[in-house]
Amino acid sequence: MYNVFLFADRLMNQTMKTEGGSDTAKRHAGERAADAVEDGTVVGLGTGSTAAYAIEAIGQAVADGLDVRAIPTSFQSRQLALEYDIPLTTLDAVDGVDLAIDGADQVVDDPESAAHGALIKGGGGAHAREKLVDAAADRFLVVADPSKLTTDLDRSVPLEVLPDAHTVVAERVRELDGEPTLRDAEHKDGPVVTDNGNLLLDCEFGAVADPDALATALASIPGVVEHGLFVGLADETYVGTADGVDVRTY
Ligand SMILES: O=C(CO)[C@H](O)[C@H](O)COP(=O)(O)O
Repeated sequence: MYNVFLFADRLMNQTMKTEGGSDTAKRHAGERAADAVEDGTVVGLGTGSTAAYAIEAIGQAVADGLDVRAIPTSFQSRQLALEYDIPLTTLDAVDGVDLAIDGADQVVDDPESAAHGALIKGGGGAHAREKLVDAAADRFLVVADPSKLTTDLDRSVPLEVLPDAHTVVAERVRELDGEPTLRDAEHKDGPVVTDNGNLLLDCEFGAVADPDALATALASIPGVVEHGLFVGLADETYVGTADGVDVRTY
């Protein structure tokens, strides 16, 4: 019972950090994604309030006998997995990742667009480890509520940067016509420090016309550990609704 209250408290804190989006829709997406986890597999556990619903459902399946090994993508998802007694492993201890389930801040939902299925992630500052695990997975399943769907990626793009590099990276972002802001912590003086000990620059580019080109440009800046553009990585998006789930396949 204690664990259930702890989960609810954590989830509420996560949810308060998100802009909009219905909890029912998120729960539907997360629970349906958890149904895709097969016995005897390795699963990547994403970060955020929507992925947390998937972790909760996987935990319930584990309690009912499901045999999985999970790779968390953040301190938060590791803590949730521990609370639910989900067996954990690491990327270097497995032959591969069968399935990764992760949330997103924006998902391009336009079959006519070359960027259909491209994502912005990193609202929770976990995108470096998320990309590592999501990209390693045979199948990467995004969980989202309808507020995340967009025709253009126009939210700020998070960059995880080495602490010493934040001013020089910020200058290079300005040269790409972006406006970088060092992400400040809410409950500590100074900046957010990631799970990897780095800093975050949230970079406004307006509507990103060519996510692939911007991803390449950002990845080439020395000092950038990882950017939050996930292009060509997602295999499916489960969009939770009030009544169920709509599936996009790429
Ligand atoms: O990328 C992420 C964390 O780095 C999250 O997956 C993203 O921010 C979505 O979170 P939520 O499901 O809480 O809206």
